[in-house]
Amino acid sequence: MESGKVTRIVVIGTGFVGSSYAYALVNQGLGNELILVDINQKKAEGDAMDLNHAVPFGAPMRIWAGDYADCKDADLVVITAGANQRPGETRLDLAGRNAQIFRSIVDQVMESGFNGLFLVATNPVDVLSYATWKFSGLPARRVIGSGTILDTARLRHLLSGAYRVNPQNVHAYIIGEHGDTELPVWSHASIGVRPISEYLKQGIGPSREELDQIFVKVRDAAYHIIERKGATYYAIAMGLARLTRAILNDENSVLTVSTLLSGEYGLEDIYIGVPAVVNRSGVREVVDLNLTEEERKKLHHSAEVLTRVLKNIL
Ligand SMILES: NC(=O)C1=CN([C@@H]2O[C@H](COP(=O)(O)OP(=O)(O)OC[C@H]3O[C@@H](n4cnc5c(N)ncnc54)[C@H](O)[C@@H]3O)[C@@H](O)[C@H]2O)C=CC1
Ligand SMILES: CC(=O)C(=O)O
Repeated sequence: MESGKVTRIVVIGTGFVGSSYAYALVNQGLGNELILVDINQKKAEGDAMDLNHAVPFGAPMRIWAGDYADCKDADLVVITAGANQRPGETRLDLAGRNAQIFRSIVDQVMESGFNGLFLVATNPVDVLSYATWKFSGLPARRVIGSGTILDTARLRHLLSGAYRVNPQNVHAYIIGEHGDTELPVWSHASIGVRPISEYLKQGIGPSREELDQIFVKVRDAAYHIIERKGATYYAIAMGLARLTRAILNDENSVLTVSTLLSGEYGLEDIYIGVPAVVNRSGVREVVDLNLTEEERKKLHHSAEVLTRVLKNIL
């Protein structure tokens, strides 16, 4: 058998999100070694067995339930471990509990000799991406949070319905905290090649008020899903797989990830969701948009809220 380059992905936390992401990887043939780690070893073993039985239907992949030593040769360690929100809880309510879990996880990953990229999805994702960067000592470009990729997908889905256009042709972004203070960047939103501001001027498609209602649905989507089925996982799993593809294929794709700002948007020393170019080295650069005054104020408010939480937990 010919031996090619092995790409190893370790998923830490095989709950709803981690196992859905692992399934997305198998389905999309991303990576050729997939290792599942969970404090609940039996769950990781069960998932590995189940996923291995899916491999004959897809691309070859080696999958096993492993431990932190397996991170040594990993290209990507994806953290989806920790508490999720109970109905009525905000993502920020999880900060203290999940930061403690992250201290032990990131320490153990680094002790293995890991030298790849971290991808973080656990909430509050901006806070925990920052914590992972601090705990690991890795360059910030190699610690990426899923940021507002999911919120951006939710916005594209709803705008796709409102304008009756394929979501692939909806270019609109949510930035800021992945949470209650996030904001839509209407000033840079377009449907196909036409800015939304032109549609508004011409009275085509949703009114300003209807766009505001669409944003509220995006912002509150997780609450509505959690109230109905206890957790959200399929969409974030696809989002994480999308990010994985951008990294492994060295795509230089623009995605709204949580990354360290060092002066962009007038902000520093904060992980927050912004459009950034993602490739094999991680975050190549932040796209520093020229926001309106109102958008900038909202982004700064979001950053202030995150900074307050960070000060409490680190
Ligand atoms: N960034 C995003 O857009 C999204 C983030 N999330 C977040 O993802 C996280 C996971 O959510 P779910 O999968 O629904 O939760 P879950 O409870 O189903 O899974 C969490 C898993 O983490 C494991 N775990 C806990 N402590 C651990 C440790 N110290 N080491 C290893 N494994 C450990 C648990 O055994 C469990 O299997 C939550 O924080 C949730 O809020 C969920 C959806 C979207
Ligand atoms: C749970 C969560 O963060 C989400 O679905 O957006």
